[in-house]
Amino acid sequence: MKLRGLYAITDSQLLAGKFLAYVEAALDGGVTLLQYRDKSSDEARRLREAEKLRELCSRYKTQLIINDDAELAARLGVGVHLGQTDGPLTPARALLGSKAIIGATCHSQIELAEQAAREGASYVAFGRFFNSNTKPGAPAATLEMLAEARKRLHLPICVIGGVTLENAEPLVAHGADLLAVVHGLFGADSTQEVTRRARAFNALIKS
Ligand SMILES: Cc1ncc(COP(=O)(O)OP(=O)(O)O)c(N)n1
Ligand SMILES: Cc1ncsc1CCOP(=O)(O)O
Ligand SMILES: [Mg+2]
Repeated sequence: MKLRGLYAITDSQLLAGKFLAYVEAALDGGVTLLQYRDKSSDEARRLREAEKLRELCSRYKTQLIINDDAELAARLGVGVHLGQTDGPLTPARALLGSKAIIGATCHSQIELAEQAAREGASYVAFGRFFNSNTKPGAPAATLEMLAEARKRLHLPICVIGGVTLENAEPLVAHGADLLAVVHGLFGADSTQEVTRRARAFNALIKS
């Protein structure tokens, strides 16, 4: 499957009280990858929510990715996204198998992406490209770096950090395959607006 389109990422605070309704609204609009991102240490809740998302994703034929936690991903039989301090890629690939989607955070460093490719990543993620409410301290990346990465890498490229419908177009023009979005999607004030935004992101990247 070609990894291209909207990559929706959940946020436990932002989605409090409307978690499944907003996720389903996004899936309804079309989501290529859905990442379950919960930075709490409540393992029981993480398992419960991830299981619900797996069920929802299978209904919408969307691939579920677990942030940070290769063990939980293995338990559920889904993909994982690993940052530079979330454990090495090679054992994660061995654990999850050759078909699993495994993503790697590369900040703004093409060398990290080349290494991730050698270690079996399915896609590489660069960012943050804009100011991010969700992760304000994430290292900054530029469009020039993205264009260079596009020339040098053969894996799908994901972009993240403050991505919105208003600013996503240049990212696509400079080589992005996956638009990873938290606030720009789930910061909407209704489920209808989440679905509308998901459709609009897809129109941007798939046209
Ligand atoms: C698609 C995507 N890209 C980057 C990240 C950031 O991962 P990481 O640097 O490990 O930071 P946390 O998200 O774990 O706080 C991501 N989660 N997803
Ligand atoms: C997890 C992460 N890594 C870099 S920026 C970011 C947050 C993305 O969230 P938002 O789309 O709200 O900026
Ligand atoms: Mg992480």
